[in-house]
Amino acid sequence: MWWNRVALRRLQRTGVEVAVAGIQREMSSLPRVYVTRKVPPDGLQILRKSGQVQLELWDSDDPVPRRELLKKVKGCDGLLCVLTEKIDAEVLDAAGPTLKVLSTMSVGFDHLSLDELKKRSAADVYTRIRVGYTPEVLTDAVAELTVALLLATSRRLIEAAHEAKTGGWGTWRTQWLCGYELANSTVGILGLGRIGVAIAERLKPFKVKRFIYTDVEPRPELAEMIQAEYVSMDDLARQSDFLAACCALTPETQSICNKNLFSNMKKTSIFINTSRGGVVNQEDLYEALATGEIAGAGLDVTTPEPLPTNHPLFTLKNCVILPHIASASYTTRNAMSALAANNLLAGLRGDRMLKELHL
Ligand SMILES: O=C(O)[C@H](O)CO
Repeated sequence: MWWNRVALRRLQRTGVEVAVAGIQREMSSLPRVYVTRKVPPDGLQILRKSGQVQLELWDSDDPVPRRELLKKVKGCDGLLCVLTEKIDAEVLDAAGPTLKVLSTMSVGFDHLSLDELKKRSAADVYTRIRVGYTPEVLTDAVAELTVALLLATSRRLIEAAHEAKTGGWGTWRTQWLCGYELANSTVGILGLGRIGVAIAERLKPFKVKRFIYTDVEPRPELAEMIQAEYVSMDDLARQSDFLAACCALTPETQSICNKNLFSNMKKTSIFINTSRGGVVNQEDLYEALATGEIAGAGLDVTTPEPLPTNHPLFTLKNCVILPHIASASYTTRNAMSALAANNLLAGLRGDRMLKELHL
């Protein structure tokens, strides 16, 4: 009975079409989310599997062009970004009043205009914009890289490897490529948080004699974990053999590592920065390194990023510069993307975020 089969097929088709139309209708009522970068797979999977959002992604390893971002963000409920996107008044205006959640895949949030976010939260026309970020999951990776950078700088590893490869290795010489060792040293931490503690924990087995730190105020609970002593900024500079900047970039810490700090440091000391380039006055650092005011610097972060290859800091043998890779392990970047995705979803549901920045 051929006509029965045709009728059945027609019915099935209509049923599928109705179901598809229903799903489409449901989908289009889901919150719209724009993801500004191809984030590691765990985060994307969480968003895709949630069935909770309509997802659009800038599917590239390179930053989304600003114009594209401004276009795509329009009418979004949620935005998941990384640290290269400046989320300022222009982006928030382009998004409009629908934007409820901003989730950054970073512990640093200096790329978010907090003042604008606060202002909008206070104004009636806008929904309060909640902000998620990704602390803690990257602490181990950042501390590990900081120690690696410190050792590479103090024991001149990059210079030494270059010499070995390019014929500079004439013979074994008594003082050639000598550096500074951690044993019996004083390590200073500028800005004591989870990362500073994790760095100190890793350095302790190298027989560091003393940990000192400075911050806006003493942090006794954290300091106790590493038996660190609170000192003034000047004493931190004067007493540290190794000084690691671990503070967030804020208006207060902008250029805090400047001529004043470097001129107080020992000629034999090593400066390390894995926080943000903006905490350092790079002209002052160049002077300090070039004139031997300090022995060396290891930087994972600079201003701008990338640092132009003709920048004077690249001409110095005693300056090791890395391209902002402190959190770059597969495990950590996946954990950061998962946390950013979960923060976003929780925020859109109106639930508590795992890590929320309270404005
Ligand atoms: O802010 C962050 O998350 C870090 O700088 C990335 O490594």
